[in-house]
Amino acid sequence: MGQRLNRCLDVPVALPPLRRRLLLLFIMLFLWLYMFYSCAGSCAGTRGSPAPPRAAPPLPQLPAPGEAGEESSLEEQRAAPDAASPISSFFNGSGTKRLPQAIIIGVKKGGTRALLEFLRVHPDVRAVGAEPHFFDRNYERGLAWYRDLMPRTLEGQITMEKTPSYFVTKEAPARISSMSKGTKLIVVVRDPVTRAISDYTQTLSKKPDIPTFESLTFKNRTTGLIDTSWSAIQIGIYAKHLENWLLYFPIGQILFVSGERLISDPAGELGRVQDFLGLKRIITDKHFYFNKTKGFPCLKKAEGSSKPHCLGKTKGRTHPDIDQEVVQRLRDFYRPFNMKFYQMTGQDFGWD
Ligand SMILES: Nc1ncnc2c1ncn2[C@@H]1O[C@H](COP(=O)(O)OS(=O)(=O)O)[C@@H](OP(=O)(O)O)[C@H]1O
Repeated sequence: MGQRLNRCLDVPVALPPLRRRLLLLFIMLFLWLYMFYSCAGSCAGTRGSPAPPRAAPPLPQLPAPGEAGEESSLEEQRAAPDAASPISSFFNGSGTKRLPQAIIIGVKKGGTRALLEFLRVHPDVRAVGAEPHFFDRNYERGLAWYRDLMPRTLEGQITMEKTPSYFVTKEAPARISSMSKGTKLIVVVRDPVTRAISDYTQTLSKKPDIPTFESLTFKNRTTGLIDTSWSAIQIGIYAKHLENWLLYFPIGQILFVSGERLISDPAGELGRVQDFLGLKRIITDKHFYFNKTKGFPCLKKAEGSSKPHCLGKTKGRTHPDIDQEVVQRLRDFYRPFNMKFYQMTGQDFGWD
């Protein structure tokens, strides 16, 4: 074995036997250390705190189209690797999988992916790339399954996930509270009319044969009665959904991020989020640039990459033209709910 190594590594045979043996010892030690660290990322669950048993396959199901927030595109997953990537596993191999201390609970089409991707730039934030949908669709799989999805974190790092459908899931507040009363909650909200059109645009991209936005908006177009059972409309009644969360969480434990300001001033909104999470303000305007082609702010460098990164094609779609009368009718419909929401949150989002 020693001779074979000698040949492979081209060790000069003229080396005195003792030095040759020392060199071989050093090489073997190096190989052993390399194997140890490579294994740490995937085997660390067997060390330190006991790993939860795997009762079910670890990957969450993809959300049904038009039903809930969509998964991040593969493009986004590649640009911002989670702890499962070999590089981050290497550095985080000694970390522990923890349940999230902070969750982006909504709203669908509010800008939740942008917020999570921007937050992941922070060295003290580790997040799951895909949407786990634990508190709505996968709750029966148990907390051990949920924790197993999480990236490994070191002391002081925050574990996060985002699943926008939680905000409108009746059972979610009680379930999150029973996991931990102290969970910090973040809601990215956006003008409910634009949000509804964005939601419809997403469904349309998957099912081009659906009826028009205008016809789905009304129960009866002649009477002008809005169909509040249509999820695209329902999700935007923020005040109603928030009431459900306030039964379990104090308002101070929920941060409301403006989806509009996340586009016009990402660093400003990220500053508020970092303060809320108790993080040092590391993400600043230096991290962003406005990409004219995309029409959105993008990252100068994504997490784990040195290249500029914009969100994928499914973020920032062109919306279809909607009849302005219908838009106005929807504005009138949402106004009282928006006012109530401003009152509850103490923030005027300027949608009216
Ligand atoms: N920086 C940046 N880049 C691209 N897109 C951005 C960005 N910031 C916010 N947004 C807005 O995010 C909207 C999608 O929201 P979500 O990520 O919450 O959607 S989802 O619920 O996860 O499907 C998406 O909605 P649409 O424009 O309707 O596609 C964007 O307007």
